[in-house]
Amino acid sequence: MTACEARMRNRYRWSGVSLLLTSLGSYWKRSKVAATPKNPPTMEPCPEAAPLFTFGVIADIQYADIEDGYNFHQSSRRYYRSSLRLLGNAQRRWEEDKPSFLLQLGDIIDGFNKRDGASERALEAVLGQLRSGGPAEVHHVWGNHEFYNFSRSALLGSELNSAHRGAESPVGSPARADIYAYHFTPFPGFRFVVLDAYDVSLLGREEQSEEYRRALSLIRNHNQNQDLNCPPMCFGLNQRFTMFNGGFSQDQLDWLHSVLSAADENQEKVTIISHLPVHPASTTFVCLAWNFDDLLAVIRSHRSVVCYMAGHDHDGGYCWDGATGVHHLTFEGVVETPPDSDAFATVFVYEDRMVLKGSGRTSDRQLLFRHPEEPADGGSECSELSDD
Ligand SMILES: Nc1ncnc2c1ncn2[C@@H]1O[C@H](COP(=O)(O)OP(=O)(O)O)[C@@H](O)[C@H]1O
Repeated sequence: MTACEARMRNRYRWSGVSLLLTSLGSYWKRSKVAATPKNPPTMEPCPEAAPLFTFGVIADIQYADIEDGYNFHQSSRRYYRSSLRLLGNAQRRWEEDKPSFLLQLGDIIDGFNKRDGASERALEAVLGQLRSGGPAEVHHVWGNHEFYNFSRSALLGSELNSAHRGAESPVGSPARADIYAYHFTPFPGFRFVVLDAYDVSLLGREEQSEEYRRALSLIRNHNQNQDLNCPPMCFGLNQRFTMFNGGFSQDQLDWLHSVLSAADENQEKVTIISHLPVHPASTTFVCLAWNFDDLLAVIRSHRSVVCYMAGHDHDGGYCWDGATGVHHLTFEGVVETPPDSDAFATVFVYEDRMVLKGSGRTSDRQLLFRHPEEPADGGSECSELSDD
């Protein structure tokens, strides 16, 4: 596994050509000096008017009251205790920025809490800290570490279920009640959709259940390793078939399709949030959702989506998909952020763009709502931007 591990963190670029190369097993080495598009769709003067609304984003806090450690490959340090203090830094900023809501993109506490019998205590520590931060509503996403600590039914009955903040109109909930997905409208003309990236997964499903059996058969088609957390290969998109990932069921995709159809009709701008990235140029392949291609196909069949936000890949990532005009953002993980830095953002939303003010490892970005029919010169290809 050594060569595999070394290469696992390589990042690939996505385009018609690179997709072809990928299928041939070729790859582009991840680099801090990754290609910048000739004309990225973010280089426009900042608006001076007041934003329509503002929200905060934070990902992969992964708090645990334990000593620092490392990720599986021993390549990145994890600051389990410090993550709570970094959440405090974010809250101090948000006291000034006054976001009307917060997006918590999953993995709020680390799986080690389960081992230590500390799941409830750790969760209460983070939720208590979030509550102390003021009146902004928090929308929670579920990641793999939620399922290491709690069953799906426990999560549905917990404070991490923020679906009650969702809207019933014009489209209600997914057909199956155990899917954690909803949508809300923080401001007229803008809709946010929370998606359940572990709807089809071995995590959070009872081993006797039909859902577990189906997920096992799916992952087994691609991964023959005894340890299903070990990716099936060192290169290519199929690295994603690991047990720490999951996917979206047809029920959920059908529901998303209905939500986006209504949004298209009402000319809304939609931001989708979930734990797992779905665009291969916005993350390392090993962090992609199992059926990222199905989700991209739904997005591509609608005009309304402007942005997709995820966590999971602690190094973060970004690409602008010229085929759809959608910005794909993967937020840096708090748990792998050194105590003297930060990883969070405040997003100021205007009629024509979102202006993201990042802190520490999270870069500032302007995300123009540019429909693919109005491409920027030379900027219509999805390209990876430099991390810094
Ligand atoms: N290449 C790998 N081979 C085997 N197990 C792995 C591998 N990568 C991760 N794991 C295991 O998968 C689980 C999730 O990995 P982790 O790095 O904690 O996920 P996250 O990035 O969401 O924090 C952990 O138990 C970890 O040890």
